[in-house]
Amino acid sequence: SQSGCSLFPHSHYWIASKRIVTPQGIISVEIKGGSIVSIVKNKDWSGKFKQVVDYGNAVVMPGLIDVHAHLDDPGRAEWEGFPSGTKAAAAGGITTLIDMPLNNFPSTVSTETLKLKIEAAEKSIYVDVGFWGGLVPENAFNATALEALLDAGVHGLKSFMCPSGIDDFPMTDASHIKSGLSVLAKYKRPLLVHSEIQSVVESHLETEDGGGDPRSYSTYLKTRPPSWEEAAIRELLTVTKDTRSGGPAEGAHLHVVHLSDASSSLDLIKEAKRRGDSITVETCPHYLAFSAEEIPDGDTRFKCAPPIRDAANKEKLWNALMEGDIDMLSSDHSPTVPELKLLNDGNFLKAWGGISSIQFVLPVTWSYGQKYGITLEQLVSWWSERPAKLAGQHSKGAIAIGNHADVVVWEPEVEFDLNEDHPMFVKNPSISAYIGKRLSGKVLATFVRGNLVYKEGNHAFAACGSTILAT
Ligand SMILES: NC(=O)N[C@H]1NC(=O)NC1=O
Ligand SMILES: [Zn+2]
Ligand SMILES: [Zn+2]
Repeated sequence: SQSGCSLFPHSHYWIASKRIVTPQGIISVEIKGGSIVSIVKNKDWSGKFKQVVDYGNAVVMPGLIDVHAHLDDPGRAEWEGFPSGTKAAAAGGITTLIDMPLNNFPSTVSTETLKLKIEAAEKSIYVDVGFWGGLVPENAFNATALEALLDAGVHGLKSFMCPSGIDDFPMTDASHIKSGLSVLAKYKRPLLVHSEIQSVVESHLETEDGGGDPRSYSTYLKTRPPSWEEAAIRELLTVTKDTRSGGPAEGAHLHVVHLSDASSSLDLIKEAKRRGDSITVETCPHYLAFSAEEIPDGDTRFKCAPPIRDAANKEKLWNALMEGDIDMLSSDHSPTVPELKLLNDGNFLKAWGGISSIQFVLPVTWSYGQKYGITLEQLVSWWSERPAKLAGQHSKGAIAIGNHADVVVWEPEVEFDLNEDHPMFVKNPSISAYIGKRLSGKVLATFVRGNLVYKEGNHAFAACGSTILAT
């Protein structure tokens, strides 16, 4: 291993455990030069290998791939930044993340701004980091500009159907999206869409403040009803029909980010899948862990968009995930500084919308999924395999020969209280919605391309994650 990149001083070694999550009966994984070079079945294991890290009964899984994180670098590094954000990711078992094109400044919408992103990331990331580019009105009808951005290595594009909250990232409509998809088709890369369309639903909402106490969560909830998600998805489906086989945008793919509404919006997506549209959908741990009923007045740590809805909706989200109607999970880690979360004021209408979560998505998914009987294989599917596919990462997302040695080692049964004393690596720990929760699932070690980048509270000295560019 290069100097300081790894807490384990070997480049050729074996990881052993009784619970390595691959198809069957594996007891040891051989790692050499950053890749998995062999997997050894039970019967062949005789303890004869030299450098063995034996994790006993701990679970060894492919590292998590977070396809939706805002690390806010460059330009708003005080909100998060690559060093702290990727340290937190590593501590949570995430080995790859794809960074969103907004909340950093300038937004990543051109080759020039992508270059700034890459420069900010280089030598300051502890896990592998790729980038989504922004689809905005300014570039949506400019195929040359979009192609240049895709040629420069973004894994796909992201757009908003409602105001993003970021001035230099304006919203797109269906015509922009249709145009973007036609370019993406050639590259076989996805478009990720924040799917909410603002509409006035009831007269008392016309004031936009919902007409209620701004410290009450229900006031905020009413300002972003499920019909916003439904309207956006309805509109998107007029365009995704082009992605069907033989259609004008065959090869393009549309991915609905952070679905909250598990009713009509989800039904529309299911229908589109049945018709053969190339469409997937993610939801996030905060929609699976929390419900509107339990959000205290003034606790703006829970403000996000689309909003966390009621307990019945949460149940439906879990069912959809278990049924396979929701394809994958992502963090939508979208932090800011405590001052903009208005933690003292507690004004839900004015606070920054975004949940800080990146270090805890694995134990959160596992803990809240116990009730539904989730399995380790499902975790791998939702957090590694399918995200890898979405982001075009064919050498990641599974423990398999030839793949990058991106691995998380963790103890599902170990519980911990996530209080202020718990080591947290994000820049602004106080805004995290999970503080105060008791969680199950402790990450022991995280390997990125064979480097042991995190081990029980400590990170490798040097930030040796790679920027990953699409080719
Ligand atoms: N700009 C930004 O990160 N917005 C995110 N925050 C949130 O709660 N939902 C989002 O889309
Ligand atoms: Zn969003
Ligand atoms: Zn987001």
